[in-house]
Amino acid sequence: MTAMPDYAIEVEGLTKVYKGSNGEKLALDNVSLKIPRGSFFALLGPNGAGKSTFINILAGLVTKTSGTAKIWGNDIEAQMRAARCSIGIVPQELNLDAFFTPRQVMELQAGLYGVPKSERRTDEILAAIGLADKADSYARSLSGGMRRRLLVGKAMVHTPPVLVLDEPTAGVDIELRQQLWAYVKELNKAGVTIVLTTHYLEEAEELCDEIAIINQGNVIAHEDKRSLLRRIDHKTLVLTVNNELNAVPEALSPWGAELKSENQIALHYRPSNTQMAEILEAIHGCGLAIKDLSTEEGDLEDIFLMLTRDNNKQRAGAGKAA
Ligand SMILES: Nc1ncnc2c1ncn2[C@@H]1O[C@H](COP(=O)(O)OP(=O)(O)OP(=O)(O)O)[C@@H](O)[C@H]1O
Repeated sequence: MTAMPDYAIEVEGLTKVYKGSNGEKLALDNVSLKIPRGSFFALLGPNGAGKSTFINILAGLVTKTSGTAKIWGNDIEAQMRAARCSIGIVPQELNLDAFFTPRQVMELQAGLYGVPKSERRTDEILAAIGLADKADSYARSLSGGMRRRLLVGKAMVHTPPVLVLDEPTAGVDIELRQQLWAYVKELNKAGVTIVLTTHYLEEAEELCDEIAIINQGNVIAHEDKRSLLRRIDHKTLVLTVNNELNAVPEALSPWGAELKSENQIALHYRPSNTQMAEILEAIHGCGLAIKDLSTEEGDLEDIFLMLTRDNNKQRAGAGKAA
């Protein structure tokens, strides 16, 4: 029996330059990333950051310019077959043939991967993704959410140890999202490494245990979710006052005060360097009578915005200095 690798995906110095008629575009800039076996991993980044390029290189759809990538210990070039068999990819686009039924889609894919008939799990997978009763309906009659789940099933026909989902819930309604996640969570519990890209940061916050943030082709953070969230140093204080306001008092501007309604103000502060007494004193000094107050914690979205904003500033600064 071969030993299991420590890392489901191991990428070293991965670089991709697209060459086109408009010149060159550096989409991945010397990216090194190790995704531990068994993890539920989120790869986050703003539009155009390089996430799809990264995934498409792993899928064999885009050719890397330089660097190395291994899937389940198999180099994507030197051990291409083994690498491909180790990964299932759920693409962004709902690219299903309208005249195939879910059963046919699964059987065809199993055939492509050379899964012997006796080892196929078509019915089991269709049941797990909630499509047992649609097994023989044309794909064109399936809803967007059902098609998305069928793509997840299709990616699992060869029982890969690594499953990559590229924006899997875009346009999927909440209930179906929950169903999809329930299945993906089960897979993860059973040992499948899950790599997820998503624009819904709360989804990454809820599901994933490790997070990497990519910006303009660079990995700018890679941490355990908890330690990443610990970096958040941002809170919002929402005040309801008895006064009627038509503008924010000047004395509250140090906390980026915003008027939410005629008797509600939001203040933003960094808990690490702010004394609540100082804020309350300023409020009192403006003659405001507090009726109610609440605080809101920062979340992954705040940290994501902070890190990508800082990184963009640094890059702009470095560009000017050069
Ligand atoms: N085939 C291509 N030719 C030229 N440039 C490309 C090509 N594909 C992607 N790019 C560029 O490479 C950069 C990274 O694109 P990529 O699609 O990997 O980003 P992404 O993070 O997946 O974005 P999104 O979240 O919008 O899908 C972008 O600037 C994009 O315009």
